Amino acid sequence: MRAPALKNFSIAMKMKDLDRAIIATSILGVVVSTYSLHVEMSVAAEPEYKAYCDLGEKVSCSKVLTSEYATGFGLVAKGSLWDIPNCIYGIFFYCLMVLLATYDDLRLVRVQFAAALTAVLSCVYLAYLLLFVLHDLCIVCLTTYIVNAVLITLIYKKMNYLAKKQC
Ligand SMILES: C/C(=C\C[C@@]12O[C@]1(C)C(=O)c1ccccc1C2=O)CCC[C@H](C)CCC[C@H](C)CCCC(C)C
Repeated sequence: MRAPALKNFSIAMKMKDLDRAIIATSILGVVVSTYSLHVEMSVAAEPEYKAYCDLGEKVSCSKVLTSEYATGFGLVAKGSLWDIPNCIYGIFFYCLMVLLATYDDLRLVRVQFAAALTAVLSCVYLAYLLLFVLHDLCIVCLTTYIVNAVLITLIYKKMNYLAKKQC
């Protein structure tokens, strides 16, 4: 058993690294969501627009981003207040993750974990739509699934470290 002071120090070190990793991953999420929103708006403005993530007939992000599922997750009533692009939900979500990563409070980290879990679950649903309904490979979408998987792992680790520190 290490001296308590040393143990607290190494926990603080690991937490700092975890916070940095959570922020870096979330910023990647903001970047990918913003690029997706850019593609979505560009295709709406000119249907001829060809995005970098349009690699083929079955590997097309613009087809996915202009589908009926691209706003309000395809669940919100069309034309309602919440019928905004999924990408905008993504940008808000990842900004919230950056904000919450700046706190070292166990209760807040639990809130953050719950939010990240909601995002992972919505990604499972979106991945199902992508592969089994739209039959498409959308690279920016797949990237956000990976970002969310990494994010929840990091937040889970941070939650465990904080719980350890408390006792
Ligand atoms: C680019 C992005 C997601 C990709 C995509 O959604 C896109 C663009 C889309 O049009 C689409 C169409 C058809 C099938 C799949 C897809 C997608 O794959 C960003 C969301 C990221 C994240 C999954 C959002 C999570 C929002 C939660 C609602 C957060 C809740 C948290 C609150 C409790 C605070």
